[in-house]
Amino acid sequence: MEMLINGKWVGEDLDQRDVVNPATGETVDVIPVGGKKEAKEAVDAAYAAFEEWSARTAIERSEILMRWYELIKEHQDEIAELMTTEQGKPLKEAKGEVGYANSFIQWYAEEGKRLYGETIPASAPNKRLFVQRQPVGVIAAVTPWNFPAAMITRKVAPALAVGCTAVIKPANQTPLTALRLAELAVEAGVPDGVINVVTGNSSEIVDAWQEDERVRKLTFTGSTEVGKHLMKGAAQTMKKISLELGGHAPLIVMEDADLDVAVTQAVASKYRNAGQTCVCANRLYVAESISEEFTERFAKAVRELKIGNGLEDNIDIGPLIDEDAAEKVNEHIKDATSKGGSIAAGGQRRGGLFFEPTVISGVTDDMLCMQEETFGPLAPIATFKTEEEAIKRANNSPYGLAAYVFTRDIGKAIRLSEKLEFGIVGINDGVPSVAQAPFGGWKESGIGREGGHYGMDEYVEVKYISVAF
Ligand SMILES: NC(=O)C1=CN([C@@H]2O[C@H](COP(=O)(O)OP(=O)(O)OC[C@H]3O[C@@H](n4cnc5c(N)ncnc54)[C@H](OP(=O)(O)O)[C@@H]3O)[C@@H](O)[C@H]2O)C=CC1
Ligand SMILES: O=C(O)CCCC(=O)O
Repeated sequence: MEMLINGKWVGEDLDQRDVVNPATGETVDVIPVGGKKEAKEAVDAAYAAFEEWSARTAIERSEILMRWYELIKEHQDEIAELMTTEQGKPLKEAKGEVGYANSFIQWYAEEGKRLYGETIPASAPNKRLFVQRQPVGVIAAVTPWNFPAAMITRKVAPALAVGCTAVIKPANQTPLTALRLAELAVEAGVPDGVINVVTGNSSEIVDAWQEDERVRKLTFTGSTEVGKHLMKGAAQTMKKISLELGGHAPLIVMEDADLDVAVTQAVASKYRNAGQTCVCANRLYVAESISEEFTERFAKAVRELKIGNGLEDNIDIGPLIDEDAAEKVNEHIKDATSKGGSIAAGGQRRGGLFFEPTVISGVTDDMLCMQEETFGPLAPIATFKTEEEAIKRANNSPYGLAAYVFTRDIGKAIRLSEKLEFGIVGINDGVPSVAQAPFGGWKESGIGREGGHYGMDEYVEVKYISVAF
């Protein structure tokens, strides 16, 4: 597929790069390897389109976004299949992601109409003070491979709704879903230059955007390492930034938890997208008195998960994205078992990039899997004795994206949710993400929020106007 710059599909004449199906190793398609030149052309187009797009009424922009939403809904199955083919996640999850991605477009098509300002009482009788919220201008979105649709729409829908224009660099491993969404945006009537998608050499493309003062906002989802690098780069032209980075989510099961709920939700949280989600439960802390029963029931549920090519029926666990990802899971398992952890389910790599969903019990905090994100289908289970201990160990991490607590005691639920140093806390809920709520991390998990009215603030500048008469 070609890339989209200023409403035109371009790049056929450039070097091409394979997009590979991680389930089969087969090439699905090729994409152009764009660089500095294409990055600049995309900004030229987005900058030129900004004046007209931002001058439209919010209702006009909303109508176009709603047409985009309808088209994605119509093509949901086809987009999901494309996503599974390039990313590997089971088709049912891919369909779920297309619906989730589309919910951001629908929600921001509405919310864009409510970009309210403010009047402030003045200090003099002949003055009036107003506050307006205006679009920042051109925004650059850099997105990862794990959610090829939702990470685009969660950024681009609020940006477009308030009048910004966008240049997007999707992950090279999963660009086809992004390009298909852009194609439907054009069909929906998004004007030339308002959405541009550039594929190719990531650092060259993004460096060009970083140096370009016309790009006023950088929004990124991906690793903390790249996020830190981009934060430094954005300082060159003092761009606004949002960073959605790594997580290392603790999932705490208290003694009084409803174990049916805890097991089902822990499986949903941990094994979604084969564990390749930044809000996936990454370390389980279970009250000592119930740990045996929980581990037995959890491991039984995990053994029932079906591994395979996501396009086949009833698959729960698809392949990992690449060799490095599979190797990291292997390394974490080896490290945990060498330090005394016991495998309660799975533990083996199958052929290709498939890895058995794995549970390890008897885990201690010195193991690698308790210190860094596995980003794969491994659930390490540690035990704790007191509530204070669970909170302390959960907070003992540079990451602060999501945390989960299972308890039937409302007092404990409130205490824990207030003491956990995380941007998202799921109480008896392993899958809390929705379009209308703020998603984002504390500490090294990032800066800024996506989703809800918070997500819209990331794309506006506040202007204070003082009128004397
Ligand atoms: N928070 C999250 O949701 C995610 C977290 N991760 C974490 O990161 C680990 C590594 O995954 P990975 O895919 O390598 O994540 P990266 O952070 O490397 O990639 C995310 C995006 O950033 C781009 N990118 C990479 N390097 C640069 C650079 N120097 N300048 C500009 N853009 C860049 C990538 O482009 P391209 O791929 O085209 O090179 C991709 O579009 C995972 O194992 C996981 O721990 C990964 C993905 C999502
Ligand atoms: O950053 C991620 O890993 C994708 C977001 C998943 C979600 O929205 O729940």
